[in-house]
Amino acid sequence: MDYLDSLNEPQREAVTYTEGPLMIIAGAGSGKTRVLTYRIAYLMQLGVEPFHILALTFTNKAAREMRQRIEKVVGNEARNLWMGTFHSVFSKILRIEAEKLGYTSNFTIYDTDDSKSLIKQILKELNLDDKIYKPSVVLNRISGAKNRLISWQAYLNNPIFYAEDAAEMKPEMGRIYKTYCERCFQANAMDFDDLLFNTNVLFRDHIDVLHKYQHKFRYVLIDEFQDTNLSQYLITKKLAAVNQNICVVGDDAQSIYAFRGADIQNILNFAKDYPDLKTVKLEQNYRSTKTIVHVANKVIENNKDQLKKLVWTDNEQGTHIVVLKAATDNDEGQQVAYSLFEEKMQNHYHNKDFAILYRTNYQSRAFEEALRRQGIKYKVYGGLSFYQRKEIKDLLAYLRFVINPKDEEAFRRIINLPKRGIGDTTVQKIVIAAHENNLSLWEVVSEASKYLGKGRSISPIEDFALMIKEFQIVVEKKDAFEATSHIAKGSGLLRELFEDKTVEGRARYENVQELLNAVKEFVDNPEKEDKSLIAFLQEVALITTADENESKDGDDDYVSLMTIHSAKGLEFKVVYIVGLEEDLFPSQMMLSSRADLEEERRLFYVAITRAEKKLFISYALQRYRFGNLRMCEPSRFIDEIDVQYLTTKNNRFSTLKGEDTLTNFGKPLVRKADDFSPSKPSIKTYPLQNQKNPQREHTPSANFVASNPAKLREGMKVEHQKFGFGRVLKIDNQGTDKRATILFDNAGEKTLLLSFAKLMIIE
Ligand SMILES: Nc1ncnc2c1ncn2[C@@H]1O[C@H](COP(=O)(O)OP(=O)(O)OP(=O)(O)O)[C@@H](O)[C@H]1O
Ligand SMILES: [Mg+2]
Repeated sequence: MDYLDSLNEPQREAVTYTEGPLMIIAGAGSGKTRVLTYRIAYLMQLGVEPFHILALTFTNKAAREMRQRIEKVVGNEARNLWMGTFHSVFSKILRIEAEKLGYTSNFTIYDTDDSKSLIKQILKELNLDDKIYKPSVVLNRISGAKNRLISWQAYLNNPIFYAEDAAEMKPEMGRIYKTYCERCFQANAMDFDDLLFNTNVLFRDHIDVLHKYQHKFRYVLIDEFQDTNLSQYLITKKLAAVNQNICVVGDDAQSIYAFRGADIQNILNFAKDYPDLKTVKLEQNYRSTKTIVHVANKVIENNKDQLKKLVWTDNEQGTHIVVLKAATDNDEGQQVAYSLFEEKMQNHYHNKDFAILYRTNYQSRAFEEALRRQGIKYKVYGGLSFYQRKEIKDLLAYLRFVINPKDEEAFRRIINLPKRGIGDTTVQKIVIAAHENNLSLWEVVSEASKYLGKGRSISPIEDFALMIKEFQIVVEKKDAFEATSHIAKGSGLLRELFEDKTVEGRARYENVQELLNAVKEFVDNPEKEDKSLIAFLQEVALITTADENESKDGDDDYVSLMTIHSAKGLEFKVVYIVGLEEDLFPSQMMLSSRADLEEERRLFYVAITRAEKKLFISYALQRYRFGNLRMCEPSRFIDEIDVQYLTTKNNRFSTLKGEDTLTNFGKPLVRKADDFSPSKPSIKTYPLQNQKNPQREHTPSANFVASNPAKLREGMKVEHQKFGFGRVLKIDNQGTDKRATILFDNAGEKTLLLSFAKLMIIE
């Protein structure tokens, strides 16, 4: 057990204290995840069978990494651990126990799109206005209720729950919730929240099943405990009730999912629920430099709601935090890419040592473009993911429907795809017939002539039904790969994409081929015992954004671009936190209360603490948001960084007034009070309560050419919203007809009419 020597005293204590409840709430980078990993290895070496251990992580990726590390210590046996996200572990259990809840084991897992589409359908049927009942808002309410274990029956029976919706002029929310649940059930489908909700129901109503799993999971371990919601908490509480061998690790300062129902109270309740609780403190940070640890500590001190804890490190002092000040969002992209390249060269870092972290997904564009220009490989996590692309969802819908012919959302997607002459009116007829006869859509379709009469529209439906039945036979007999290829071809989907010779069409065709590759890989993987299509679909349904973009080509040296939320638990040598502007980070949506602002600050804390060696922070003075150029103000969070550890840096792209030049790179720079002028915000100017969103849609600034074409001269460097950076070659004509010929770095030569051009003068 050499690995015990690689742990400090409290870490070792936590690893070897195996019996009884244990809680470790400690700061970032203090080795919580490491403790959890070694604890599992230790248990196995003590002789605990892997299938008696349940380990819950926040992403599948984290589970995979943990399993690999444990494998290094205990060998292949680690494969038999029950390890994964709450959703993946409990969906497996639900498949085994589905019949107890009235589902069958081939139930579909609805993703957010499916749920929204079903809600839209229900709104239409109930004749409700989707402007008042916005589908995404309705889904949030339903999700919130489920995560607090409020069933639709409870919701309808208790004014405490519906009063708020009623006050917001949404009195029908309960009816929508009820119908939504009924329709999911009829479709033999569960949404993400159902996976947890139904597990709770299963353990509540079937004591024998609960007993079975209580005895199965003798040891329960949870990473990132601060982000569990009530539903998750109760599941683990029930499972651990007999053996009481539950170990949770987390950091209240990193709780960033309150908006999804995560509840910091779980940490406080834990001590109450387990009077014999042992707590271990970890205070030494092994990840980051002294500078980074200090800065992170100072930032989080601004939060009132936090458990006091000490974090220190023995690591080197490290370099200052560098602030990059950019003129525009594109300039920010360039500065970051340029700085990243410089760091890489100076320190012999690899691409994979870098991460660019942002508040929201759409911010990735400017960095992608700039990195591409620099020839630096990168991967974007999240955003519109592979599995959310239309052509992929279409094929997956076929697979889902063949496996679970009650799946209404899949049915609606594929019934007339590729076009087979089954129009909306016919689909509506099918829906009505199904409702009237209390049948699923598939039951109507598979006996079309019986329920729909013998009109002309019948024959394509009968063909469709025959095709699906044939697919079902193939799925029974073949593995996931053969079945998927057969369905891709047999449905006509592949042919339709193949025949589309446009660039987009070809890309779509290649995407479908890529999906087939993924299925092949799944089938060829010796670790997968079950090679059926059901098993494959189950995996796909539970892929989280942080799991995607795993390198398939074996080359994993790329810069990671991701939201801070998906960076949780990860670490990188150099981190860029970008877009540090008021209304962006902290996000405008999160400024209405102190609690929300504190959640944003925790997010900032998570971002800072991902960095090992060096941290950069950037912001832009102007940014296109929602199609408008807006002035930005530096984030209040920049002010919370201890100035003695701060350096500002500007490079050749910015020539705004009073700028520092490259020469003071690396030297500490004491910021003057108006350093971030023109209108540096102070916290006082932002009343947190009832703040009206300050409207920042400025008219174009002085530098913005469309408002002042007279300023533009030949030789000037400019930036265009679409074409990027360029230099003015020539100016012709006068007045409103004045035009400039510009040579853009990437878009080539263009002549633009200045009174319309979205141009900015850079220098
Ligand atoms: N005793 C130790 N000796 C050397 N390195 C350690 C030790 N403990 C932890 N580390 C290293 O420190 C880094 C942070 O550890 P880990 O990821 O487990 O921290 P964490 O508390 O889970 O952080 P986070 O809160 O961000 O999830 C890892 O690279 C880990 O290998
Ligand atoms: Mg961790």
